[in-house]
Amino acid sequence: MRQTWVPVPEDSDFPVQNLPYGVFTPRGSNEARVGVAIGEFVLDLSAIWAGTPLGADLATGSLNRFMRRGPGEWAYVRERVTDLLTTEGERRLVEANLHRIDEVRLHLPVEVADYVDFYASEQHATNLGHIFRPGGDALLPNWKHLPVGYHGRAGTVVPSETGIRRPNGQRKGPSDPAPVFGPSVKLDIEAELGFVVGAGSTLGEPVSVDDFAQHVFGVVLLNDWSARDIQAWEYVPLGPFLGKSFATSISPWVVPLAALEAARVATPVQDPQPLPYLVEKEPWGLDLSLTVKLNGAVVSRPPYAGMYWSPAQMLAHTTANGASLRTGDLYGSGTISGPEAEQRGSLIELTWNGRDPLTLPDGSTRTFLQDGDTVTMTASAPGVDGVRIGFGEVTGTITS
Ligand SMILES: O=C(O)/C=C/C(=O)CC(=O)CC(=O)O
Ligand SMILES: [Ca+2]
Ligand SMILES: [Mg+2]
Repeated sequence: MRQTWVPVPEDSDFPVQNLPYGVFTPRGSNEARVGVAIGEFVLDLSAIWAGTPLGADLATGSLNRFMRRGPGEWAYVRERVTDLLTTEGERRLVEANLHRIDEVRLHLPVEVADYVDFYASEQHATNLGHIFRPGGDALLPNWKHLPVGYHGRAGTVVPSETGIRRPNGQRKGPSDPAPVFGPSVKLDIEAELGFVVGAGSTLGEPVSVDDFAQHVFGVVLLNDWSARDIQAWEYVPLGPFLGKSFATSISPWVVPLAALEAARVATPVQDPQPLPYLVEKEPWGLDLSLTVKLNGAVVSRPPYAGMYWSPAQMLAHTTANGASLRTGDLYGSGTISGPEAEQRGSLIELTWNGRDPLTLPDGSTRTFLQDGDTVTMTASAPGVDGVRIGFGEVTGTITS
């Protein structure tokens, strides 16, 4: 079992088996740089590699330049940081460059290139089908043949703790005579994982489902804020537009794929068998469990392991037509919902479109979000050596 000399609290999200990457500015500095979380500290990697080309790529305000170096370099840096933290040889250099996480500013970790959001949970797709298209088949005919997705708005991916302004938009209920314009009255959350592309690909050359780890650098928590009233009126037939483009929050720490080896599981049995370009040799389902809190109270625990489509299949599908990847591309898994009522990853499901309000511990009830509400998501996965891999958190408060 790997042991670090850095004191790591027992319940920490960031044991030495994790080593997630983030971008931070130390107290008293104006210069953002790349670091790795260990226990309650962040190690300044730009200082460890100071004076080298790699160090220059780490002394910037996003992970992009480091990620662009590719999987060989990701493995090298992870191995070297593990050595630094688990052996005494360069302890003094390391100690001089550890900062307490609660004393630094954390930033959006990635300069987001393109943003895509999928729809990979069968339970979520079934629930939304019942709610948005009552009377018809809940799953549309394509759903089990391809991972359904849409292109979102990269420029409105925001770091955790960014205040979320309630969006204005058009809405029209089924019995309203005409649409009205105004603040959304059905502001919702979506608990998702986000996959960060580190290494791009060539235009015209699809990425094989087996090459997932050659391109995807790591995983973040993602809250795809959604205005259900705007969405329900606008989305036919081209899909979500303004109902989801006003803000998407991600966590500050990117957990590298290498930290999730022990969490890999097969996806549920896929029936019908997908077309050959979507059949993966190695499983990329993930045994990961999320927790969603509303004003501090747990309202859901969505399990990732039941997601129908794996992130490797989503990536292969994204490029199946020859579309290329860029460093910084981000794609969401889609809302994660399990089979149990308390495993649903959105309020529209938890309250069944407002029919069954939630009661919070303070006695208040919620259908959708009110101004001042704070939503926080966390997650855990099994790590090697029997440790727990955490993701930090993604949080946001509705400002009005
Ligand atoms: O089924 C619909 O009409 C709508 C689906 C969604 O809102 C889900 C979405 O954005 C993708 C996801 O997060 O699963
Ligand atoms: Ca979504
Ligand atoms: Mg969004």
